[in-house]
Amino acid sequence: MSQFGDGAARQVKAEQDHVTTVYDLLDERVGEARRQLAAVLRSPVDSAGSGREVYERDLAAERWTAEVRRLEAAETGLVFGRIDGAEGSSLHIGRLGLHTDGLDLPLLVDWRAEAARPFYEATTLHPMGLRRRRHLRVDGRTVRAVSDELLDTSPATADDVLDDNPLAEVLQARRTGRMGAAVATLQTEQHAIVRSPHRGVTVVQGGPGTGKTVVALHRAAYVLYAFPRMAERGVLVLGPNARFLDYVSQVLPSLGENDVVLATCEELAGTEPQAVEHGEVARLKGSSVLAEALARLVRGRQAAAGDFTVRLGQEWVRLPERDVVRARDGAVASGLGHNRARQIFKGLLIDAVTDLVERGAVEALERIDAEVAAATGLDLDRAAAEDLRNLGFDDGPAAAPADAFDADAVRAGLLDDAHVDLAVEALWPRLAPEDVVRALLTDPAAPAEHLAHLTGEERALLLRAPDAPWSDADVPLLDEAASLVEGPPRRTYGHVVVDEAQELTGMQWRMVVRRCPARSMTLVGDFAQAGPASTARTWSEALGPALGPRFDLHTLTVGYRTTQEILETTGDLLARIAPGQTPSRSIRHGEAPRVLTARPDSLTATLAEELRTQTAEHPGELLGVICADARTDGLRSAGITRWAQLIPASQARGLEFDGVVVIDPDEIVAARGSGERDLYVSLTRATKRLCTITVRPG
Ligand SMILES: Nc1ncnc2c1ncn2[C@@H]1O[C@H](COP(=O)(O)OP(=O)(O)OP(=O)(O)O)[C@@H](O)[C@H]1O
Repeated sequence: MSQFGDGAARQVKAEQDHVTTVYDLLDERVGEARRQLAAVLRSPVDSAGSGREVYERDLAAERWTAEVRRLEAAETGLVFGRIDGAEGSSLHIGRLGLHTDGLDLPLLVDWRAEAARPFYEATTLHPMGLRRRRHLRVDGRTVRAVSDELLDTSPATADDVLDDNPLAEVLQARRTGRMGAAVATLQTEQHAIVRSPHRGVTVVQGGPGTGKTVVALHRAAYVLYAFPRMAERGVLVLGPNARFLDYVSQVLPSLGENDVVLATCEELAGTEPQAVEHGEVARLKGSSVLAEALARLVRGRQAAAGDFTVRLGQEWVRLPERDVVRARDGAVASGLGHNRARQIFKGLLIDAVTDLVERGAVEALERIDAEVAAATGLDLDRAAAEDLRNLGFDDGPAAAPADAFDADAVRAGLLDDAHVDLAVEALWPRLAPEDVVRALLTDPAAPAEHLAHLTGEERALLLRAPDAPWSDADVPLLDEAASLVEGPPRRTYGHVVVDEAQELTGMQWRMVVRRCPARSMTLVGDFAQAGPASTARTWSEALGPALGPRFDLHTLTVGYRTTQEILETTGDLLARIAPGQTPSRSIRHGEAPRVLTARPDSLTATLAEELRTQTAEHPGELLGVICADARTDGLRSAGITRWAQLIPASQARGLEFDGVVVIDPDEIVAARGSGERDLYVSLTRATKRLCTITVRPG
């Protein structure tokens, strides 16, 4: 409660008046956008109208639809803050900017605008000209409360409501299973990254719950607002799996950004894997040395040897290897994907054949002329010209016979000739990405040739049966092969955000870079949470091969999810899996984590009892049970999902719950190469309560 009780009520009332005015303006803008949309949709496009007219109308309709969606998305939490300058000015901060012609100052300032910066960055040490920062708690369109922070040294007045910290309130709220926007409470260290002017690669690291995902998503929204050229080319958010993407899917739309593409690496490649690769195989397939092997393999299919022989009419024409090599080098120099470069190769070969034939024709005619002249003393060319003159053609079609050779016709004929294509195929076969990957991984000779620096054992691990289904670790190989064969991906982005970036393998980084030619990226992650396929332990190691050595590194240090009590119990584990990493400190406190023990045959009953108790004591809270992947089916059939979400440890990254029960830590540790890190992830998902059930025989 404020020390000025009535003052608080007065302030709430005053804010309500402003908020109502802002919503009225929003309604007006939505109404106007809807009217524009309806008018565009109604506008007659002449049936004889040009395609361009239709195109422009569709474009306008798309624009107005997006505007309606943007404005409507701002409905919830439209106004959340206000800043008051020491000189008496005041600005309200919200999800978007709203201006009226009649007023000099905006009614509402977009949180991303420069004018909103002090709302996030001003401190008592650096008040940035502010006297006061105010947070508004608004339910629907009703202002419930306000709370102020005084930033300069002026004394509090009856108009200042010095109340609870708004962040504490947000954090205490129950989890919903979906991440929400944190735009009203972005903290200074987070905000600085979100608003960074850096357009290259920004890396954000930090322990579990330090707000890396929050930063990544708000950064995407900021880029769309502040860097229009990047925004035009699109923003991509990459996440580790569909469950995670679903968890964060509401954040950007709630910030009015609907055009961001959310995807996993598999979705990006357009290949759905049918199997999951484990251990050493996953690690080997993730290494970017496989990219070189694939490139060498494709290169080996590009006229590696031999001459070129084609049948032309009744004759065989043979191009010597020297000409083939020249055509190959020309095609390779085009820098196109293998299949398109094949067209260049074919064209150059055909040019060479045409030249050869033309030279042959000229030589043959000259030889005949010479022979006839020698035998008869007659100059055939001159005789032909005389004949023509006698017929009344002065200088008409008296072309020399060599000029009669129609090179274009010969070239066109060769291009269409199936035999020619077959001969080209033998030297430079068309390839499908799948064939390239299969060629590398199914023929024992291929790894030996292209991955000579691997040990025999490693090469043996890579071998697969020709009809084996594609695995998750094969997807980046297929994508790499597609880029070699078909050229770079058609869809690229102006900015890419990668969450759980520690998970990406060298091959996956290459996929990402291919889709972001400008190399403008925000990457967030934590190596202490790395899964089994990532081998790097530093950002330079992880990013160096695909992105080079330059990136902007930030570290978040304050935990907003996990309580300090939980973080302390994971301290030893963290020291083992990430020696040297400074544990983050949490602003949350709660009950000490509990450990229960169960026998294998009593585990389900113990877990059910725990969940029943938690549900009764904390109704409406979101509970998660995290277990080794292999145990998920058993617990699901035991009906655990009645009380809690059941999460395989391999998919727990990034998620959060009010209460978490971790089943059999030893089993989680033993399940995968990254077992201890999986356990660390599992233990750091709760905002309030953590219970661990260890399983002991007998
Ligand atoms: N500034 C903030 N305001 C409100 N909530 C916040 C803020 N920063 C973080 N949070 C909340 O803290 C929790 C953890 O944030 P987030 O998931 O972004 O952390 P993370 O660093 O990505 O965690 P992990 O490493 O486990 O994936 C979320 O509930 C998030 O909404």
